[in-house]
Amino acid sequence: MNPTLSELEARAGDRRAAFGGDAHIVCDNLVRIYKTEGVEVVALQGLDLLIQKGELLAIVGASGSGKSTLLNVLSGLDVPTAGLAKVGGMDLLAMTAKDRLRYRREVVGFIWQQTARNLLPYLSARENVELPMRLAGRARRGRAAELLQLLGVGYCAGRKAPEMSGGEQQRVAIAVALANAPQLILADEPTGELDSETSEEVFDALRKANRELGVTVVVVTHDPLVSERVDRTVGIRDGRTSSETLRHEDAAGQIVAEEYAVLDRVGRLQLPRDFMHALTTERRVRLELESDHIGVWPAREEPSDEQ
Ligand SMILES: Nc1ncnc2c1ncn2[C@@H]1O[C@H](COP(=O)(O)OP(=O)(O)OP(=O)(O)O)[C@@H](O)[C@H]1O
Repeated sequence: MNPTLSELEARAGDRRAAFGGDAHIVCDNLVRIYKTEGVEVVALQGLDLLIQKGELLAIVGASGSGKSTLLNVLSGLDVPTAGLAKVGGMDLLAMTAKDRLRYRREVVGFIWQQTARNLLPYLSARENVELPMRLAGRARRGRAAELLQLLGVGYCAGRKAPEMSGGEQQRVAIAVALANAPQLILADEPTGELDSETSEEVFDALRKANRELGVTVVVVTHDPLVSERVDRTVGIRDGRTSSETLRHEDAAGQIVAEEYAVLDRVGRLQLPRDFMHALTTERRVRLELESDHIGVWPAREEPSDEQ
């Protein structure tokens, strides 16, 4: 018997609930189209991404691939055009202005690449960390000092931004982002302006926030020092997740990295560009299902469609 419309609706709902399950961050077929002077730019083209609570994850990709757009959506600064984006069960497409403000103040913390953008220059490090707590009406004596201490910049508490190095400012910025005990920290190229030694200190501070406070951390980065030291790196290409690198420690204590292509919910996958060029895999490929793998073969020479 054919299912009724309400049964079909219930089934569709089930499937939607099933995608991502209890993931901390769920992006399902996320689309963001910018329109400027009549020209449309599709920055996110149906991006799927699941991030578990407590993960420390890096996002990499060429310039213009959509990384910052994704971070802006997750931070509540920007609203996607279509799809689903949820953080901790909160639907980022369906929030009221009031909920969005609360979300940005209490649920997420953000760190920009430009050190100068993260801190108010006329406030000390301690006052900068206290500010978001005051705005949320939950200032607690001693918390700012504790956070600065945790991130190794306790000695900067009384200094203003111009009296600190770039790395110190970024570590204070992480303390500011952590002030209201957010579930999630988003960082857009946090080490982009720093030398490698200082980058390492900033990355270690992010890792500390992740490991000791249990905060989920998502870092957009071009810095191999960061992307090669997290457990999972997600590659974005043309507004979609295209690859993932997973790292684990082997029995000898060596870090082993394995790269995967991402398979989306309907079975689409993007071949890495260099694989495409290595063999002639244009327009169509032949697939063969084997017992333990799927083979992808260049198409045989065939007459063109016009003939
Ligand atoms: N406000 C905007 N208006 C119009 N187009 C935009 C806007 N913001 C981003 N874009 C376009 O959307 C696409 C994705 O941009 P995005 O900044 O997300 O890329 P990215 O991967 O972060 O790049 P980069 O590494 O250079 O920061 C680009 O083509 C960009 O030009």
